[in-house]
Amino acid sequence: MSEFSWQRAVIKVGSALISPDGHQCSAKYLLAIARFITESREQGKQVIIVSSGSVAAGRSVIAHKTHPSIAEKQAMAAVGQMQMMENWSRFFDFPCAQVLLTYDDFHDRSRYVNIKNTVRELLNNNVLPIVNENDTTSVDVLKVGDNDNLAAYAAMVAEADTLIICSDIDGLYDADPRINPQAKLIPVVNNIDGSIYELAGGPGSKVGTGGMRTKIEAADKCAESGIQTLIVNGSKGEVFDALLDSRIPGTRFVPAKTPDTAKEQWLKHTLIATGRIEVDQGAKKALIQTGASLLPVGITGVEGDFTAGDAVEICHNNVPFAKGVALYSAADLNAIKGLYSEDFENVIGYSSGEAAVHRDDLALL
Ligand SMILES: Nc1ncnc2c1ncn2[C@@H]1O[C@H](COP(=O)(O)OP(=O)(O)O)[C@@H](O)[C@H]1O
Ligand SMILES: N[C@@H](CCC(=O)OP(=O)(O)O)C(=O)O
Repeated sequence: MSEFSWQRAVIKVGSALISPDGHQCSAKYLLAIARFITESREQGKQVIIVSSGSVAAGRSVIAHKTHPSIAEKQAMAAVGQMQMMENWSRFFDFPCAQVLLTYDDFHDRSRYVNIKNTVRELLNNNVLPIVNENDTTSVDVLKVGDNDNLAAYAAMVAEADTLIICSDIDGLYDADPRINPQAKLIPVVNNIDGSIYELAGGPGSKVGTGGMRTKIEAADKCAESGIQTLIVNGSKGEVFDALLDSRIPGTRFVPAKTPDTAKEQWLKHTLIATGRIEVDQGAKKALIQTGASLLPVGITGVEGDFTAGDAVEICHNNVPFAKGVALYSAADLNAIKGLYSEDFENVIGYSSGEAAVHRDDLALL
């Protein structure tokens, strides 16, 4: 078992632990997790919970056919969220705070900063934040969609050093152990590449959402941001004894040595690009080697229908190498590509400055 240390952790608890029978909230596995959280806090550590289970917890209250509709699931989440919060709070004699977030909250820079400030204030006041996706308002494209990735965003926004994903399996195996009983546990992952993603299968229970793939995605985001991720089996009490003893009874994903800044994390992981800008070799070199802003003179093509303020991928030979916030719309960039700033007024009737994407709003991939 490898050793680890941490100071501020996001602990993600999956639906399989909140609602093991799949249709109501259970306390069965929460006692050991709650004890771990309480003892960690007594050691001066800070914890944020990301808890799934609202849909499963509310399932028995909302009438539905075998496959509930989106509205039925949202109604289940609205009911189940109350039960899930109640279930957690009875284990703690300090206050808990409900934090319901959507993808849009992470995507919008000012909302992102507001989440950061709120979480900091809650932690400063010894309150335990309990985060879930706001399932009632978020559907499909507006959703993070799974709580593993939500937990990674939460870890970034909270500036945590550790993400602990508690699932119903001991960690990452070299194959889905429910399908292949010979599968072996992988204790440490130093580098998350395609071969690691290939190991991942889907969810193991009726209530799980993303399976191992979304856990690897979460670990990948966190690693780039300098955050270590552990996947452990939250249904085994002894796992938490080991964690309290600084041992890892599961899989540890080692974080990058030169992590991204907070702004780079936000640009890379939470913004969805709505367009693509193709640039020439000189512009690519300037962005990568000298840390320059992207100027329209180096742009050779524009794809998509974005407006100023939208995120775009910056590509050379169609391969994305950076992401940033465009200062001009797609139509205007198309008109001024290949030109210097003195020509912008003549061509589009205004100028928002010489850069198409400013260095401060650009991250290399
Ligand atoms: N390579 C793998 N290693 C471990 N578990 C895997 C793997 N591939 C798929 N799984 C499945 O992922 C499941 C955990 O994901 P999921 O059901 O979404 O749980 P949670 O509700 O905790 O998010 C496990 O029960 C297991 O069946
Ligand atoms: N927001 C949903 C979370 C769904 C989800 O990601 O579940 P899981 O794969 O168990 O973490 C809920 O509370 O039911």
